[in-house]
Amino acid sequence: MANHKCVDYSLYLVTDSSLVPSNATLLGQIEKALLGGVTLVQLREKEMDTGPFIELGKKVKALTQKHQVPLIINDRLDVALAIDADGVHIGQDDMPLVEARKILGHDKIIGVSCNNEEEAKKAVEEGADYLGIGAVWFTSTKSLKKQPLGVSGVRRILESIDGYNGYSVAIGGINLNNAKELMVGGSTKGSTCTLNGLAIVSAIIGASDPKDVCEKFTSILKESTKSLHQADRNTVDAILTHCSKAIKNVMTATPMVHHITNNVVINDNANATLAVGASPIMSTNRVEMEELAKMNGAMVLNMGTLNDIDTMILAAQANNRYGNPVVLDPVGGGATTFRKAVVQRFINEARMTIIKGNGGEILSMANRGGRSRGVDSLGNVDEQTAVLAVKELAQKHQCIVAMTGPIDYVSDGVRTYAIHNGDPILACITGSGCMVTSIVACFAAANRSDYLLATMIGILTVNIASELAMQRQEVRGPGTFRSALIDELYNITHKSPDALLQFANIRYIS
Ligand SMILES: Cc1ncc(COP(=O)(O)OP(=O)(O)O)c(N)n1
Ligand SMILES: Cc1nc(C(=O)O)sc1CCOP(=O)(O)O
Repeated sequence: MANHKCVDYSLYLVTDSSLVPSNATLLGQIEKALLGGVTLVQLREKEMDTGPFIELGKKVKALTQKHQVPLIINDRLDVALAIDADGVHIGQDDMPLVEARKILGHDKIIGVSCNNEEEAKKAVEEGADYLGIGAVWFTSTKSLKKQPLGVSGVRRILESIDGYNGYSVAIGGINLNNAKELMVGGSTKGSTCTLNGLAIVSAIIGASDPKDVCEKFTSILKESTKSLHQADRNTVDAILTHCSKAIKNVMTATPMVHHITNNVVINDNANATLAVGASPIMSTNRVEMEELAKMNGAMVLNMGTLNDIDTMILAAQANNRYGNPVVLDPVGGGATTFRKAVVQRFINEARMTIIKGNGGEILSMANRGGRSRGVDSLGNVDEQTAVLAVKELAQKHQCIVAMTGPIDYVSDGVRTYAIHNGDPILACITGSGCMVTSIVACFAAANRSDYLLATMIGILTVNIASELAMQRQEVRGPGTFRSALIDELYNITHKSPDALLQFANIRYIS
């Protein structure tokens, strides 16, 4: 019998025999996963009759016992009792936790699925040993009744049960590309309640080499724990401390950043991307979207020139599948009814990691007004409105939202910052906002464990480059400034990353 206090929830395999590759067996996949470092197994068979389920359960139990790993049964208390499993996992539509506890007693583990704060609080009050929080992302393993939570949604649920002394795992759409982002971003340092592990179905059970995949997950989990201990992400100092490292990460990874951007800014965007050490590709041909997504570090979806909307969506979806951050720039998003509808399609049909727009665009998306003429924002936005807009939008779409303007506001729905850098001349060259989007994408590509941090550092880099460019003697107006800006992007990233630390003027709002 498992000692509940000692269960390691870090790499939690949830099975589904329908996903086992045709040349493998469920038991073989489980054994390989155990050899690769799985710390907990849940037998989840949605279609199996009771008799065969019990027979299978006995065989799986023999394996998990051999590897000294607890075995949980999904949904079926009768099967758990029959094979004396270590516990059950119950969903919101299954037997209530209180009833399950009466039957199983306190020596068995009971885990409960939670999709929102209310469900989590109730499960905690009723004595759940652990929570399965999900779905974090879209998954093809199960049809979801609600929109995925995203990393910030997981964090909000964890914050709502601060003080809980049980365990929490996240589930849904987790793979090797997004595991670190979730482990680091899903936990709040300072809160007593952090994510204890990842519950994974298809990425392990459907793998051709589950041992290798699990070893990789195990090393990601170790790295994530290290980063969590190193970073207190809620402080301005912490952001500044990460600037040099974030720049170095871009230079080392030289990530490919695929842009579908507008005709006006395409050349400047490509040059800016190169200047910070990333590699631009500006393809719009749908034939190669999938292949590019395999190689990409990030994707920019800039809707300034709307030629082939279906290809833009297809490209974003492909990048979603490969776990690449997708950065949406809703250029002119509020200007026409057509553009408003396109933004909605992007949001509904693909997952945006970061949304970066000007005041008019972000307010329009947040349904808080937002005036634009063409692609330009009109009128000043007061701080209270700006903060509410970025925060609400980030919560609604479980992503990072940045509103650029005289002061930039950035939020992940929980933490919101203001950035006071940037020379006003930025507004006098066309596409400076699009350039910010490109640079944010470069940082996001190479700094996947904290997209809020990546967004902040991307914006700071362009803003401080603009201030340094304006100090150059040869700069006499927007034309000379434009070239100097690219030079300073290069200088900051290649020669003096400490410039960010030296000149950053940022404020933590809440
Ligand atoms: C660890 C973990 N979390 C959530 C679930 C989902 O359980 P449930 O809501 O019962 O849905 P099904 O698994 O029955 O489809 C889980 N199984 N494990
Ligand atoms: C079984 C399950 N429960 C979910 C929830 O949201 O509660 S999501 C999910 C499927 C997870 O599969 P994969 O790792 O293949 O995405």
